[in-house]
Parts: sequence; structure tokens; C-alpha cells
Amino acid sequence: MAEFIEKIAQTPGLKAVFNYENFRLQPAFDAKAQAAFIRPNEKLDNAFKNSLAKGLPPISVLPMAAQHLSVLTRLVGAKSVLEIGTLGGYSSIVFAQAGAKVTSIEISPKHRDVALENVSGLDVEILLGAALDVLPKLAEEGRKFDLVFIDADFDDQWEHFDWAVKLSRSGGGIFLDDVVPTMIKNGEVGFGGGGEVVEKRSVMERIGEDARVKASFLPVVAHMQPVLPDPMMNGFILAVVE
Ligand SMILES: C[S@@+](CC[C@H](N)C(=O)[O-])C[C@H]1O[C@@H](n2cnc3c(N)ncnc32)[C@H](O)[C@@H]1O
Repeated sequence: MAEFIEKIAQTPGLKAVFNYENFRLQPAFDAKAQAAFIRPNEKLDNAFKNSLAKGLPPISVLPMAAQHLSVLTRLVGAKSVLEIGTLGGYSSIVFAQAGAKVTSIEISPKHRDVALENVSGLDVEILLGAALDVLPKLAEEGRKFDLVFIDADFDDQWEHFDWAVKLSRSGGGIFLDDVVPTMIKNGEVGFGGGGEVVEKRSVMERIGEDARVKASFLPVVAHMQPVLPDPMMNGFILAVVE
């Protein structure tokens, strides 16, 4: 191992690749990727501006995450998407523009009203209510979805995931967002008093023990400059339903 590290240190340019501080380059990478990959989208731009103007919090998915969801929808060939957590409909627009009929659940009447303005003309239905009240009704109706996107409160992630599995077709996908902040908030992974890493049973073990799905975890470094000065570790779980 020491030999390997020594070799890296002597290879021109390579040492810089293993610099922990590179996480701080994330805004530069993100700006580059946005400039390269993201094409003008009037509907999304208007939704973002209208949501801010109406006083909604700026917590919709970031542009590159939206692009990722769009690519995922196309890869899955999703014709129906269930979304838990609408906010102003930013991600709903992404799924609809990628070719899916979107059913989105939102607990706040104010957010629902702004979302209805933003998604006009697209195949998006917004169901008002707490997800844990609405999801059983969808199951009673026999609804099944190709892709489920979970992006609501941090407290009910496991319960939302459980319903997402019940409401997915075999081979469907489930995207559980914001897993890292949730686990840190709940003390499932974090630092102890001496700086050591401490862990307890988490949503990951629960999903891992669930034979109905095969799951993966993708950590991401996000930034919300200028709102937050430092890059932030986040991550999501992407699962396929057996
Ligand atoms: C992070 S935002 C969703 C962002 C949206 N997916 C986007 O990217 O444009 C979370 C939303 O979930 C809603 N929410 C929170 N808890 C909920 C629950 N239990 N049931 C339904 N919606 C909920 C909040 O009101 C908020 O609008």
C-alpha cells in the first residue's frame, strides 16, 4: 500500500487527484456540467421563478439532479411516475417532459396550488394530502407505477419506501432521495464525542433486508451556493423491484 501511495505521489498530476480538498471543486464541476449538458427549458425556468415569487422554499431538486431523473425516466422507459413530495412541481415537470404520466402527492395546499400553475398543460395529477393517507388509496385502486420518486419529509422515508414497493410494477424503479441528511439527522451514521464514526440501524438495513427489492446507494456531493458556502454530502438509494 505504501508503495502504491509513493508511486501516486511521483506520477505527475496524479497526486492532485487524491486530494481531499477536491470536494471543494464540486461547484466548478457542477457549473461545467450544467453549461455542457443542460439545454434551455422555459417551463422549468418559469416554475422555479414562480415558486420563489410565491414564497415556496428553494428545495426542489438541483438542475443536474433533475437531468439525472430525466435520463433515468427515459432509461426505465417509465410511462407512469409516482412522486411523493411535489413542492412547486419542478421535478414533476421533469418526469412529464421525459414522457411519463405523473401522479404527485403534496401535503401543503399552498405548494399544491403553485404546482398546479407550474405544471399546466402537462400530464400531471397532484393529490393533496399526507402521503401515508394517500398511498393506501392508490393501492386500493390497484394503481401500479413504473418509477417512484420519494422526496418528502425525512421522518417517514421507510414507510414511503414500503408503499413505493407495493405500488411498483415488477421491474419498476424506486428513487429515495436525501438518504444521507436523513441518516445523519436521525443519528444513524455520524461522529461520536471523540470524532469516531458511530452507527445504528438505519433505513439502509431495512431496505437491504427487504427481499422485494435490489437496492444501490449513490453518494453525491451537492452544493447550494450561495445559500450554503460548503459542499454538502448527500446521496440517494436507487432500487429495482423484483
Ligand atoms: C423537497 S420538497 C419536494 C421537491 C420536489 N420533488 C421538486 O424537486 O421539485 C418536499 C415536499 O414534500 C412535501 N411533504 C412533506 N411531507 C409530506 C408528506 N408526509 N406527504 C406529502 N407531502 C409531503 C412538502 O410540503 C414539500 O413540498
